[in-house]
Amino acid sequence: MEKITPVYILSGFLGSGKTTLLQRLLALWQERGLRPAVIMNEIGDVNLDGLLVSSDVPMAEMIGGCICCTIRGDLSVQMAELISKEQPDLIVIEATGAGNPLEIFDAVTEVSLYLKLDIKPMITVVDALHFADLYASQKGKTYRLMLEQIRCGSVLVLNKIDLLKEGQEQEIRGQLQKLNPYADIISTVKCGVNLDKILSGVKDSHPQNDQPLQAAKGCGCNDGEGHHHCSHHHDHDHHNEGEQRESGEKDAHPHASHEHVTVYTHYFHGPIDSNDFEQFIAELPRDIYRGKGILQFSDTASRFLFQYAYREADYLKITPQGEVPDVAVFIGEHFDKNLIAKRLNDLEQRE
Ligand SMILES: Nc1nc2c(ncn2[C@@H]2O[C@H](COP(=O)(O)OP(=O)(O)OP(=O)(O)O)[C@@H](O)[C@H]2O)c(=O)[nH]1
Repeated sequence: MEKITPVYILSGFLGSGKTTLLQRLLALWQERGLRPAVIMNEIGDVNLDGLLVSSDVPMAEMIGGCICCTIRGDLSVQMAELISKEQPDLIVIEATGAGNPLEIFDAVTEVSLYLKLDIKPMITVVDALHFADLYASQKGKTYRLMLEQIRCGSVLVLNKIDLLKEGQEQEIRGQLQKLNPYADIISTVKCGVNLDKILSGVKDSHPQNDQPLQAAKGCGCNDGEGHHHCSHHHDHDHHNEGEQRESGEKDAHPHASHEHVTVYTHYFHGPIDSNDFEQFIAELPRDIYRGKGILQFSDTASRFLFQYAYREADYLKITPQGEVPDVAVFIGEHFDKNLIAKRLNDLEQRE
């Protein structure tokens, strides 16, 4: 009988800790003798998170768009290829932080019409500090997207609690529980938790595992079975009315596009000074949520993977396999790309 492949979907806002969780889950599955495979979706033009995944894990990279809208049509091709070539025991999809979770469910359920998949309920990683700030203001597209991700999660990994003030964690847990009373909430630092706690929260979505899922109508919400408790609220100015699915199929339910999300990719011509770069990062406009890149500094010997997520920067020495350019990607809402380009060009010229 054709094998049924379990599919785990990791959702969560930009920089919340999805790749950190992915690395831990992969290590656990491998330790248990399983062969996981990964589909990594990046809204930017380069996949730097892929460098953090061990080279013995089969991986399909879907870059330059989101599987919930612009490159949705490629998902079935990538999944079919992974399954036939690699025969993994399970697949994990790391969604882009800008992805609308309902649409991601919908995209994956659509694939399950062609392939035998057991789609597990969603794991949503929540950046504790970012959530606390957005919850206080309760407005903006980012807040609404984060709410959707929270409502669609069967397990909420409340990550980065090390950045909270005393007492704040309990308050946030209460807010999350109100927003999604069905989910298990697990507080973590760097997603460091007994992973079985997370996986046991991802209860089986389908009692009859030998049946492929039927694609949900309209959105990926599967409320009929009581498993995916996403809200049906849709942010209509976030939708591009009349937009066509990549598969070419005209859809009564228009799909989300991320036109409010701006991505800027900068390729460096040479090394830059590390202090100047840190200064540049410290002065990044607030509407940039996420930055990552590979850099060669003029005052250090090795190359660094830099990560910037919600006002926190991180640098990790790295020796990438194969040819990887010096590059930085910035993701945010309507920020001035020219300004970022100019500042980075100025840094390069100083060298
Ligand atoms: N302080 C703190 N930093 C964390 C924690 N977890 C992850 N980080 C850092 O946050 C940054 C982003 O983490 P990732 O795991 O790459 O986040 P992501 O959700 O995969 O990011 P995107 O794929 O770009 O959306 C990295 O620099 C991590 O080291 C945490 O619990 N506390």
